[in-house]
Amino acid sequence: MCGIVGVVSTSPVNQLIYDALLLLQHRGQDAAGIVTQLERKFYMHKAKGMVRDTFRTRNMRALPGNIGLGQVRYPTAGNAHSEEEAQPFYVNAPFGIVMVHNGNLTNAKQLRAELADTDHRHTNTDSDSEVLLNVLAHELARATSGAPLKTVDVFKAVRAVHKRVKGSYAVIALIAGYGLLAFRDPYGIRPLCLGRGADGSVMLGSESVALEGNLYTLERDIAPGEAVFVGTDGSVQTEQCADKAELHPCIFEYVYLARPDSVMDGISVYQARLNLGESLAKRVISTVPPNEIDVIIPIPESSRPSAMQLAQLLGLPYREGFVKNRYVGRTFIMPGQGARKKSVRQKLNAISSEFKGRNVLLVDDSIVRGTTSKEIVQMARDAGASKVYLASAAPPVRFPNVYGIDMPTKSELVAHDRTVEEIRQVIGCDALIYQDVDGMKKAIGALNPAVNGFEASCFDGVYVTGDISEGDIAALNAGRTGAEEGDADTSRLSLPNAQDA
Ligand SMILES: O=P(O)(O)OC[C@H]1O[C@H](OP(=O)(O)OP(=O)(O)O)[C@H](O)[C@@H]1O
Ligand SMILES: NC(=O)CC[C@H](N)C(=O)O
Ligand SMILES: [Mg+2]
Repeated sequence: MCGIVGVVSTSPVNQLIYDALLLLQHRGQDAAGIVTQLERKFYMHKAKGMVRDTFRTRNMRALPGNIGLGQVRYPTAGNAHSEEEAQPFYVNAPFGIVMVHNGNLTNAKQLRAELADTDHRHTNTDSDSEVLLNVLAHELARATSGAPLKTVDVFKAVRAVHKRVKGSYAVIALIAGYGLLAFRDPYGIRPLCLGRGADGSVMLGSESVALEGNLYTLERDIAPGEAVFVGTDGSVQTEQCADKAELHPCIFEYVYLARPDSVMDGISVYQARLNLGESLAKRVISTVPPNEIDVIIPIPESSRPSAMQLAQLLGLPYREGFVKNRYVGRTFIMPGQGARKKSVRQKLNAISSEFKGRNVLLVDDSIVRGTTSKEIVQMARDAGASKVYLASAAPPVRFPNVYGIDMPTKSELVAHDRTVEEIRQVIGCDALIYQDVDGMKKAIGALNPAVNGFEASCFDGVYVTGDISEGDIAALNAGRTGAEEGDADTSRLSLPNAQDA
């Protein structure tokens, strides 16, 4: 997951894109970038770091023009620490094109070779997004064969991209002098929506919160496989460019990734989390009798709606037992297990009076590597809790994700190859209650019957693009560097015996 945004307006867009990226900061904390265009010239600033640190006033002043795009990066391919892999990416042929991408390609290695050997296009980083941009550029060149660009050529090129590229991709590209192109992969794995400002200007973004926070009205989501072309005058043309398109959004967006005040593919993220809490309540009742629980305590931030709903259904008090330091970022999306572990303690601190002598049920949205839960359970004990139960609003995360979430290897997942009892022992709680996969899909799916299904591979091992083998996963991991000192030695990431875990 990354956050992407694109705007076509009648006034300068630099501040607007910056504000939208701030609203999408939770989707990527590693790098940020903006490109604007004025009179056919692109102006770009991108660097490692959070939005506020990346853009100084002088950088903002150097981004003129009424059209542009931006990205916040959470690396899932290539090198996590590379400044060059910050987005947007740029190519100068067949047109000036800059592009931002949220997602992850599963055939980037093969495409990179094709680009070099057959298409004669050079890629200069290990980023899959640079590969995607070059495939798009090559297909635009083929569609136009030297003539000026027409919208029909744009759609023809996107059709060809869908045929060549595998994996997940929500994309916004700016074609110099022509307009903004946006498209989503044929399963709509990663989100993308479109809204309008009062003056008719158009904004595209990963989450509706980026639009609404800038007083744009959400009009609709981009359909899976669909391409939308927004001309420099704000005119919108659209075409379905995939032979077969079905909506299978990533279920982890609703569990953790997205902001609760966003609506994605017709589903309110907040309501999805409330529903997860409701369904989790049934599981809790069958494991720990509610009269053995004194208080429900959420693990801030993302679990709050689920914990609230669960407490209400069990008729138990909901209390804030942990205070979050708002200046520490999200721990799960940090590259590097060492950084993640250190940050849990920096980020959350217990209020002892809520724990002393009580049986507490802690609620988290998900347990991935177990970093958070292990620390938190110990903190609850240190604060004097008698019994510490833990409930997860999502089922066990057992399989790697290849579609843009940083869960690349099985061995780093605390639930991989372990029974719930074994996981409980690793985490050190007195009882561990998980949501089940069907319960999760029903709780969220009930909110929009038009969704064909969910991409839920990290929970059920079913990869919606249908073409992921153990070998593919190994190859994808081999293409990643810098996410962790022990990248190549994944055993260092596995709990419970990891030295730095
Ligand atoms: O099992 P783990 O590997 O620790 O990952 C899971 C935890 O990470 C996330 O929290 P995070 O701090 O990233 O963000 P939040 O403040 O939105 O909850 C998530 O909400 C869980 O608490
Ligand atoms: N999480 C994402 O969407 C990442 C985009 C791209 N794969 C990168 O690593 O830069
Ligand atoms: Mg959390």
